[in-house]
Amino acid sequence: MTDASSPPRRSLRPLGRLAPYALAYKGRIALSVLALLAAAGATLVVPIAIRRIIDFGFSNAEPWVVDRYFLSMMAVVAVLSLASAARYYLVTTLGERVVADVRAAVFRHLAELSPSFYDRTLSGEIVSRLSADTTQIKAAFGASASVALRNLFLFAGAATMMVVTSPRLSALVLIAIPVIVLPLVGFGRRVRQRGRAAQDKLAEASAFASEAIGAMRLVQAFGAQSRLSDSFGLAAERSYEASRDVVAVRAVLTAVAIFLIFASIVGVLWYGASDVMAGRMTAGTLGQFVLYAVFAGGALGELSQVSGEVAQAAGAAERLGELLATEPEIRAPAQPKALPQPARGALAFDSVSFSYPGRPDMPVLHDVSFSIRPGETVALVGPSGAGKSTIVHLILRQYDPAVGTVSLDGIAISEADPSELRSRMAFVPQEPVVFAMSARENIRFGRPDASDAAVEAAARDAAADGFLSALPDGYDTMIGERGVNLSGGQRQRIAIARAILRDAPVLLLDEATSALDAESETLVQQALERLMAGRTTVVIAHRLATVLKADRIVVLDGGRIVEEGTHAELVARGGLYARLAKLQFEDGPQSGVVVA
Ligand SMILES: Nc1ncnc2c1ncn2[C@@H]1O[C@H](COP(=O)(O)OP(=O)(O)OP(=O)(O)O)[C@@H](O)[C@H]1O
Repeated sequence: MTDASSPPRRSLRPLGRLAPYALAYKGRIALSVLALLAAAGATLVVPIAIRRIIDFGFSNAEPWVVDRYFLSMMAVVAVLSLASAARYYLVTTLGERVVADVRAAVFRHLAELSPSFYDRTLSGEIVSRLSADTTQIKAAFGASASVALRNLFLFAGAATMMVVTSPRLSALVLIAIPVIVLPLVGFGRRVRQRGRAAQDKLAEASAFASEAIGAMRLVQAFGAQSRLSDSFGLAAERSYEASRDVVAVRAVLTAVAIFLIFASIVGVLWYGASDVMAGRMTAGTLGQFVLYAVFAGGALGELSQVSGEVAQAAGAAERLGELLATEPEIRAPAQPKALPQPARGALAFDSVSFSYPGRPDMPVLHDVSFSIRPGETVALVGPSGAGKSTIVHLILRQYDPAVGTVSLDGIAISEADPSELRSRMAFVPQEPVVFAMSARENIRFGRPDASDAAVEAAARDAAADGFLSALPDGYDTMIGERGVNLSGGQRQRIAIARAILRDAPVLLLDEATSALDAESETLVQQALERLMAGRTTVVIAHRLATVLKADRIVVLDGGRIVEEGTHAELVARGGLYARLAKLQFEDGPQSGVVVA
């Protein structure tokens, strides 16, 4: 996302970016235009009928003539009402349709963006873009477009009819038009700029709120509610001020437009009245002309108001356009190399150096080389910040290293299709993520096409079957934020079941640091052992049991590999690992728990 302080562009072009979404519904657009034409046509007939009633109706002795005029007016009004309803329905639903499509497209795009994008963007801000900005666009594509088109047609029709009715009076009006239009253009530009500023402030406030809501337990634990509420109040206030500025400019715009338009009409009426008195024009014709002038003026007035809304939507579309234009940094190559079949699970790092895109000046890995044989279990050990998690990120190709290659089964992962690569990996994070879905769906996340029986078998292997079956609706119980809260150990077993179900040849495991009670610990440990069996496993190890069972331990310090070997070899060497082991694992092999 670009810097919020970048100068807002002064155009409606960002809305053009969304045109393809609307053009997907050409049939509906055509119907809307038909309804619009019918409604505008019916409106434009009314003044003619009124002139006829004034000029002939009242002077005619036959009452049936008057009846006929009024009856035909009734018919016109009926057409007007039906066509207006059709226009409203068609255009508004078009707006809703377009926005639903835009939201889906933006989310689809967001899901493809690389982790580095999420490193530098607040999630709440993205959510605001997805909801508030798209709502603004809905207004522009729906209601505003409907009003704008109706008034555009009405204006064109009424202006034409003005000329037909009285070219002389129309010439007079023509002089007034630049006086009306020029100030409106200037105001429109200001509304557009402030509209974007208001959306930015709103996104800031939303970002703040979503972060705070996500961490409310912590906030309350620190007794920081009122401090946080004050900060949010301030963010909301800034958002209000920005919106108020927009509305103020639009209010002035409305006043200026209405005054200019109707003052011109009154002036023309004045002039026309003298024509009627001098007998140069009938009263009916003046009446008809004035009605057309009121229609044209009213239409212009509404157009100026709508132009404000459209300008605001352009600001919103601009931000969404930026999101859509953000390219994922990790992409599949044009011609991806196929990974060998069947998968073996051989991993290798070859002289890999890396720094995170957000902090390019701080190298995190230096010239790291190691290889892991198929089926081997390698434990990564090292002090905090040594680069253990970074190695896992690079294996998953969440980032690309600046120098060196990471390869799977002999193919550089940057040359493979990332989705094929990741289908060969299962990842169990340190803090297991549980989605607000049923327990069954949570496990099936690992392999969407798995049968219910396979999900339950995975849960049994992960020692999760017991507590899941005991939930009110068993596997169909909602868990996570919207349902039953699970304990840390239960969440871990869900994450393990997910990985078991995925059945991938490479397992990436970030061991939980939080100590579980002895029973949970044993269950989780046994589940992990079943999961690791027969797979290439890279584990960020925090437990003695894990390092003891690992085929090899790779010790990292400051982004370099400093030692490699088994627990016994490394303890005998008396280096960094021996020191770490003494500190971290000193509870002795029998405890099997603890650390970090
Ligand atoms: N997304 C990121 N953007 C920028 N820097 C990062 C990012 N993630 C990690 N780092 C930095 O990279 C270094 C290595 O971090 P890493 O998470 O790999 O360490 P670790 O060995 O896993 O540590 P721990 O055991 O504490 O989890 C740290 O200095 C950290 O500040």
